[in-house]
Amino acid sequence: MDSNDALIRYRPDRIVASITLDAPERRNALSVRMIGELREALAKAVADPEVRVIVIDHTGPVFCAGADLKESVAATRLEDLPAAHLAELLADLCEAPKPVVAAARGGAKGGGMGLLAAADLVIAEYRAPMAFSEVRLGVVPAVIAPVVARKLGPGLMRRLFLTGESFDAVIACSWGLVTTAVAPESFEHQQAATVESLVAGGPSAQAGIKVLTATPDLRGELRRAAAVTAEYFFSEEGREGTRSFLEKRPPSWVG
Ligand SMILES: CC(C)(COP(=O)([O-])OP(=O)([O-])OC[C@H]1O[C@@H](n2cnc3c(N)ncnc32)[C@H](O)[C@@H]1OP(=O)([O-])[O-])[C@@H](O)C(=O)NCCC(=O)NCCSC(=O)C[C@@](C)(O)CC(=O)[O-]
Repeated sequence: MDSNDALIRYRPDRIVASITLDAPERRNALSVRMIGELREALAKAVADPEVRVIVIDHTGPVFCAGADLKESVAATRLEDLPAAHLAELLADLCEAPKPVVAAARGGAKGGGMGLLAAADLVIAEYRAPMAFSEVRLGVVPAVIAPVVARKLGPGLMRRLFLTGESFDAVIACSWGLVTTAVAPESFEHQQAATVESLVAGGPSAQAGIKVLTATPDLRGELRRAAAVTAEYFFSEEGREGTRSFLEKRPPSWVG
């Protein structure tokens, strides 16, 4: 991490630690290595007694394009699948005893939506496009489902998961998935105001509130979900859907 080829940049600046997704050419797709670096940075921020708020932001036009599909299509074992590592990262984020803010100037898809859902607060540029696009790849969003369920009701979740339809941050805000949708010129101001409002609260109370509002056995649920997702990535349908994206062609579904 923080070496020249790092995929994540970690910048502790007294009370705020910024964790930046920094693989813009891959649209910040979550590879196993990138997820490892994210978990390492998060652990540092949690362990640093000065840090009160953790901000996850990004370089490039997209916040996060979800699981790395090149790695996903090549994987033959659960432990090589980015989604399995994402399960641990989402649990880490939800269990972190400090407030986590996601700052998305660009859009998110699939596992990237899981990162937004696992954050406590989300600031997004109002036009940022979002989608639970897994179904269009012939796979299921099992890993992100438990964290999305903390923000969306079952009917809406089922619709968005079944269709993979796109929506913008303003709509996501009306659903409670995004906390604040802002114009690009107001983004920095909004981010600073959000951090300020969090710092005004007591740190022990905030840690307590995160426990109070936690999903019981979330990590166990996420691990079981990773095994479900793996079945779909390893299936013919999942392989075809994933390959079709990488080969820039429509999928050819059978059955
Ligand atoms: C994000 C936009 C709209 C940007 O759209 P754009 O800005 O037009 O960029 P692009 O599509 O030209 O992509 C730029 C480069 O990034 C690559 N790229 C891009 N995304 C990925 C990816 N995920 N994995 C690997 N590579 C990726 C893409 O292949 C391309 O590589 P190049 O052709 O230059 O060599 C577009 O790239 C896109 O639609 N990407 C796919 C998004 C997607 O479907 N994500 C879902 C992944 S599956 C998942 O997350 C499963 C999970 C974890 O949720 C399961 C679970 O919950 O259980």
